[in-house]
Amino acid sequence: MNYINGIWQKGSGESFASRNPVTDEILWQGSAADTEDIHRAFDTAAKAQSSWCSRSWEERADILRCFAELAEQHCNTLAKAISDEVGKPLWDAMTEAKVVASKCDITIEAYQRLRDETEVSTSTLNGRVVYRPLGVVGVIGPFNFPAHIANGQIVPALLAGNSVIFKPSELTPYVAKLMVELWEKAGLPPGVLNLVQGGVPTSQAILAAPQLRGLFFTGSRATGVKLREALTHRLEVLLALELGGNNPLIVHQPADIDDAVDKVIKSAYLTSGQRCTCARRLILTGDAQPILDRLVEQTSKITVGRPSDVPEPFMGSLINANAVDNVLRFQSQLSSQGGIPLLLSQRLPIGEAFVSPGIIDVTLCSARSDEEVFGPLLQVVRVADLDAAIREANATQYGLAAGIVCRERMCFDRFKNQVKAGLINWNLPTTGASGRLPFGGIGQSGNYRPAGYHAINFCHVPIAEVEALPEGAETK
Ligand SMILES: NC(=O)c1ccc[n+]([C@@H]2O[C@H](COP(=O)([O-])OP(=O)(O)OC[C@H]3O[C@@H](n4cnc5c(N)ncnc54)[C@H](O)[C@@H]3O)[C@@H](O)[C@H]2O)c1
Ligand SMILES: O=CCC[C@H](NC(=O)CCC(=O)O)C(=O)O
Repeated sequence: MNYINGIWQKGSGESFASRNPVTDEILWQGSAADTEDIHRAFDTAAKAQSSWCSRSWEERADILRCFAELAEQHCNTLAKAISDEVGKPLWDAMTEAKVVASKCDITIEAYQRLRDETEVSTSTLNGRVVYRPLGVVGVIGPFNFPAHIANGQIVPALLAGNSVIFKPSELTPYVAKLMVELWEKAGLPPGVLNLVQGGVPTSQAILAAPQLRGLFFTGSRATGVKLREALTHRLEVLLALELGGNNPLIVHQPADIDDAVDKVIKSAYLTSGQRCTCARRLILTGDAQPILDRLVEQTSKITVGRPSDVPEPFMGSLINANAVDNVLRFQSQLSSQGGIPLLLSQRLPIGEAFVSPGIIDVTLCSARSDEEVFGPLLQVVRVADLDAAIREANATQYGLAAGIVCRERMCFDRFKNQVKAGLINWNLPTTGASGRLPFGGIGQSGNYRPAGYHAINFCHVPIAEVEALPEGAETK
């Protein structure tokens, strides 16, 4: 079902279903929103937006707080749904479900802190910055964080006074439905948030809507490029792109090998490698052998299994069998180009969507591809020293996350001054970004509209409001 103008209704587009990648159970089935549905969603969103933005921001914040309370109460249900629909182990799904609620207070804080309250006065005028919402904005989400990532854009968009057309990934309609039900229960007025289910045709209808004023997209670079092209002449539409990465992690003279290996594993294999921040390239300086030996040993012990396994595994499934095919295809391609598998990533007999974590040494590869492989395959590059490691880290079109594990602060300082990335970490996994900082990439990882704490910045426009003072009046 779609949710338009506060009413759950059947879409008129093609029907599709979402299945549990582990059990194949159908979790959601329905019809996509077609062009007519999208027109209705925009009409209703445009009407609802004018009264929504005329409320005070404190009133809007109250509804966010109500939603947060409900999200907290329903955290277990939400986590179970994420686990069922994406194949994440429950502990991993729970970390996603928990931040849905906390995003609201963080956004309210960001709203208060990040707005520039500058006033200018002369003897003849008073001027100030005021903030206006964009209007109706589209939020198009990815499958890998079906609740948290879209929520990170819906929450600031609503707080700033926009109305929202939310199109989740066609692979995760079920979680999206639960999220929107919580907003409905929280008392969000009809039309302020509309859920439209579907794939590419539904996105395209959103892009074509004349009322569209903002498009907040999270997904792959390839899709981001298409969206930017589609909006080339729509200068009135603010486009925020949160895309992928080919993220490097350098290990250089670490204080402790076991600790370094632990950070590598959390960087490369958390959420089965299906995080935009996962390290795809491990760059090792000097004598790499002791670290590689330990890494292979520890990675081969990673448990991969069904979320229902006891004890719970570290890695669940990938989103579907195609995603496993992609990882295995990429691994074969690297091997044929001179890559040396140190630990072979393999499809597991427990289900089509399960794959084991892999490590491949690509130091001698004839052509290293700069693709984002969205799964648990780590490429290793051995280099002589830190300068070569930083050069290697920057050998990518992307610029999302980059990390270094090293003992000396001096080395981190060199790294942070030279590495090209939006998220730079020292002695931390590349995954697990803070919600209290900007979250976004440079280069081909986005278009310089970081989300996270700073998402509020692209949800409204600063306007200069200037008034002439009557002669003889006092300035402020
Ligand atoms: N930077 C970030 O914040 C961030 C966060 C999570 C995921 N990601 C990235 O997302 C990707 C994984 O997610 P995904 O596989 O769902 O991405 P995707 O690009 O395949 O799909 C994302 C969304 O775009 C829609 N879409 C796909 N093709 C489209 C087209 N031609 N026109 C219009 N809409 C289209 C999909 O229906 C979906 O809703 C990875 O690249 C990952 O790095 C980035
Ligand atoms: O797949 C991409 C998201 C990865 C995740 N990022 C965040 O949680 C961003 C923080 C926020 O927006 O609150 C990670 O870093 O693991």
